[in-house]
This record gives sequence, C-alpha cells and structure tokens, in this order.
Amino acid sequence: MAADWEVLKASGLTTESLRKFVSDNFGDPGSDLKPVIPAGWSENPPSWMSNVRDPELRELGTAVHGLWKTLCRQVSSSVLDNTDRHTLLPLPYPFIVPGDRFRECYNWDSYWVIRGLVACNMVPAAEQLVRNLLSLVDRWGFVPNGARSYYTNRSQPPLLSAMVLAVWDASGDNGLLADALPRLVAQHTYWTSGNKAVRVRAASGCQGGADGAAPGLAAAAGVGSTADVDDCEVFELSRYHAELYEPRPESLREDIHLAASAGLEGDQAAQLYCDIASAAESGWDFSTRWYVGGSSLEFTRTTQVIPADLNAWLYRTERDIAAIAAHLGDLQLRDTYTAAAARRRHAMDALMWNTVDGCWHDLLLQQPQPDSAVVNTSSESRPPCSTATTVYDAEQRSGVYASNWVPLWCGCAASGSAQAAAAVAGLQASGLIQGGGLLTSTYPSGQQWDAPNAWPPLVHMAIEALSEAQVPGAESAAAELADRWMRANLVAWHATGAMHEKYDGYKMGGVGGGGEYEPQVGFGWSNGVLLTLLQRYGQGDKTSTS
Ligand SMILES: OC[C@H]1O[C@H](O[C@H]2O[C@H](CO)[C@@H](O)[C@H](O)[C@H]2O)[C@H](O)[C@@H](O)[C@@H]1O
Repeated sequence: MAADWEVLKASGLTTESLRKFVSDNFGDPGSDLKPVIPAGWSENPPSWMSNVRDPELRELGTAVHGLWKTLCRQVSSSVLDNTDRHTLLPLPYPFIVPGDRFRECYNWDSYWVIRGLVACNMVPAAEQLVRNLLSLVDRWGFVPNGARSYYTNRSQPPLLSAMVLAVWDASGDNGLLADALPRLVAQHTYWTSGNKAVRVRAASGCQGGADGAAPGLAAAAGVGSTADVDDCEVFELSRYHAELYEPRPESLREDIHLAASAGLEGDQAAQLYCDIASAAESGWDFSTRWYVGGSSLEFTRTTQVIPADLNAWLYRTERDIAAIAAHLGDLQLRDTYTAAAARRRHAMDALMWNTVDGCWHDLLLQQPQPDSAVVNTSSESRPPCSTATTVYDAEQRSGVYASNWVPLWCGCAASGSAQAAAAVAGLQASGLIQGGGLLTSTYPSGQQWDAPNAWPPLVHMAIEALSEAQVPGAESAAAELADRWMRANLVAWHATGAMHEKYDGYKMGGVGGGGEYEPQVGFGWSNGVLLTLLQRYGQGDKTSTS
C-alpha cells in the first residue's frame, strides 16, 4: 500500500488533486438516497404509548417513534437511471436505514426494525422493507449483507422468514406468504450449499456431544434416536463463508494493513481476507469468537467455525418454511422442511449442546478425514475449500458468548422441557447478564462484538428466549432484563440525546465502543428493540402482555 502511494506521488498526484478528482467525479455521501416519509406514518405515537407507566420512558418512546421519519430513505432516481455508476443497489420501496455511517438497508438489522415498525402500527412500511429484501433474493439468490454492490459477496444472519412472519402476524396477508415462499426456499438453498455447507462428525470418538449428552436429549426432544452415534454419524451443518478473497472494499485500508502487519501474502492473505469478510457476514465483526490459535484480529478464522446461532436461525427458517407451506397447502414442501429441521436439531443436540454449561457451543473444524479430503485443483489463487464429500471432525469450542443461547430463542429446546430449564440456568449463571444489559461475551478484546458491549439484537433475543422458555423464574428474569435495558437506553438518551447502535453492558446507560469504526447513532435496531420492549413490558404490570 505504502509503495503504491509512493508510485502515485511520483506520478504527480497530490492530496489536493486527489480531493478534486473525488469531488469532480463522485457524489456526496448520501446523495444517492432521498429522505421520504415511511408508509403508514402518523405523527401520533401508537395508542399503547399513553399506557407506558413511567413518564420518562413514555417520553423516550414517543421521541423514538418520531425517529422513524428521520431514518426512512428511497433510492434516488439517478441511481435507478444509472445503476452501474452507483454502489447502491436499487430497491423498489422505501426502507429504514440504521443511521449515521450506515446509509443503506441492512439485512439482519431489518428484523428488529420491522418489529419496531409493527409495534408502531406501521405495518405498510414493515411490509415494504421485507418486500425489498425479497427482491434482492430474486436478483442475487440471497439477501446480501446490505444493499450495496460491495456487500454482494456475502449475506448476514438469516432472519428473512422471521421478518416475513412478523409482518404476516400483523397483517394476516396470505399474498405476502405466497410471494415469500419460493424466495425463502431459494435463500435456504444458498445457506445449505457450496462453501457454506459442511459435513461433520464428532471429534470425541463419535460419541455425540462433548459431554456425551446427545442421545438422551435427542430422544427427549422427539426428533429420533441417535442409537448409531458410535458408528460416527455424519451431520450436515452450515457456516459463514463469504466469497471474497480480497480486502473488503468498504474497509480496504484496514484489511490490507491487517494482512501486511501479519506478514501474510498470496493464498494466506487471501484466506485471511475471506475469514474477515465471513466475520462481517456473521454480523459479529469482529470478535474473539472467530479467533483460532491466537488472540488478535489476524487470527480470525471464521470459516473454521460452525456457529450455533447460524444453525439455530436455519432451524427456525426450516420450521417457518414448513409452517408457511402447510398454511398454503403445499404438504410436500411442508414435509421436506419439517424433516430438514429435525435433522438440524438432531445434529445440534448431538454436537453443540453442552449440559454442563447449559448452552449450545460453536464447533471448531479439525482436519478433514484423509480418505475424504479432496485436493483443490483449481488454477485460481484461492484457498482450498470443502467439497460435498469432505467430512470434518468437529469439537465444541469453549467460550461464553451471547450467541450460545440464540438456539433457545429459535425453539431448539422445547418450551417447559428439561433442556429449556438447563439453558435458562446456563444463561443466568453465564456472567453475561450485567447492570447495563447483556454482555456480548465475557472477553474484553477491544473488538466491538465482545465485552463490554451489549448489542440490542442480542439483548432482545435473550429476553424473548427467557420469556418463552416456560421455566420457573424465566419470565421474571426476562422482565427484569427488559426493564434494565429500557432504563439503560433512557440514561444514555438523557446523557447524549441519541439512540446508539451498541451500549456498555457493565454500565447502566454507558455507550459501547471498540472495533474499526467510531460508535454510531440513529439507530434502526436499537429503536426497534426499545419500542418492542416498551409495548410488551412498559405498560401496566411488568409481566403483562397487553
Ligand atoms: O464497515 C464495517 C462493517 O459494518 C457493518 O457491520 C456493522 O454494522 C451493521 C449495520 O448496523 C451490522 O449489521 C453489523 O452487525 C455490524 O457489525 C457491516 O455489516 C459489515 O459488513 C462491515 O464490514
């Protein structure tokens, strides 16, 4: 990079001439978008807001409802007329952006935005958002990380079916289900094929989970016995795997610097770039969760990890597709996806579930079996990838991450079951629940998806998971965490006048930090989570559902 800069300077380029070139040839940031009023908008907050018992929270909720108007955008006509001159992907309807530096529509952020829009009776805006994402599946075969051309090498956590159902719950419009179904199937294929699909078997002598708990749990869950696990049952699971072997265009300087400072070149640098982009695909960019064999960013090895949360979201997707197919009368599709969900849950029980920690751990891939490893003969300068026949040994990673309990939110433990009770106890004993909310992990790495940060989507999934577990004490734990989170948002709002993308889990009302960019405000998913919680927990009695 430095050498390139010297070459450019020698050619007569100056900072001023570069600035002039940029201003002559590029639009200002945001000039590709037009602010618009969201569909279904009303200046008045939803009627339930007047029942919020704490006047300060009521005032905050009213102000945050007002933020929807400031975060709604539409693709400008100049983009629609000349798509090849812009990085912004054309979308047919207006959408809500996270805010600040994040000026485009994001994939998994949209789930919590949709929940917040629905809470504010803005179902038309929520439906437009989900229809935008469905249009991206038509064009790309999946929902990219965000609606920019430089994000099309990867996706983000698969919550599309949950978004469709959140809108359908509010609208009852079967037309949306019919439009969504083939796109959900297409996106599921994206997540279960190519480099994202991995065949694994337990590293610990083919006994199932690390603690040997699998057979009992699988039987208790009613998904079929694992009587044959001693015969090294092979499971198919999914991982994050971006198709990018170069620096991320949006963080080019950071990625080049990372590889250079680690002394990496050629295929090794290409593999690190892929693992970094794959961490971005996970939504957890960046975190010790992806480190293997070292304790800094250069040890990011996302593609060697089989994530518990990703597979839980896919389990939920499979059940959602089955439910939608059943609702629309496609019984063959229902059966196909019911069976796929059962297989995935069986694999997660066998390999990821840990009775001691009361959670589902990520897996680490070991070397493929010698007889099944296939040498990559491609002439392209790319790292070897798994093939349909590769079988990896896999073992549980240790580590306390909020993602270990996402499977509880996805219904991977039946409500009221012994497994659900163990998971609730595991979360409560994990050390993640702190004065300012729910920590992302217990490791203070300086990366944004670690301690001390508390992220709204993770907090929200933990609250809903506790609330739906139907285990003694879990509902009150959910209400307590919800109350703490709403108050943390309030304290930060009073101190800064803004909603933040992340907070400090240790400090009530502290703002999060770390990572490669300045903390951002706005903020789409934070607003969605707050409004959803205010509606559920802010009114009347703490445990009321009104
Ligand atoms: O530009 C750096 C990274 O920014 C995004 O990631 C972060 O913000 C997103 C929008 O709120 C959020 O979805 C993600 O979880 C955050 O880590 C972007 O998604 C990354 O791809 C990008 O590298």
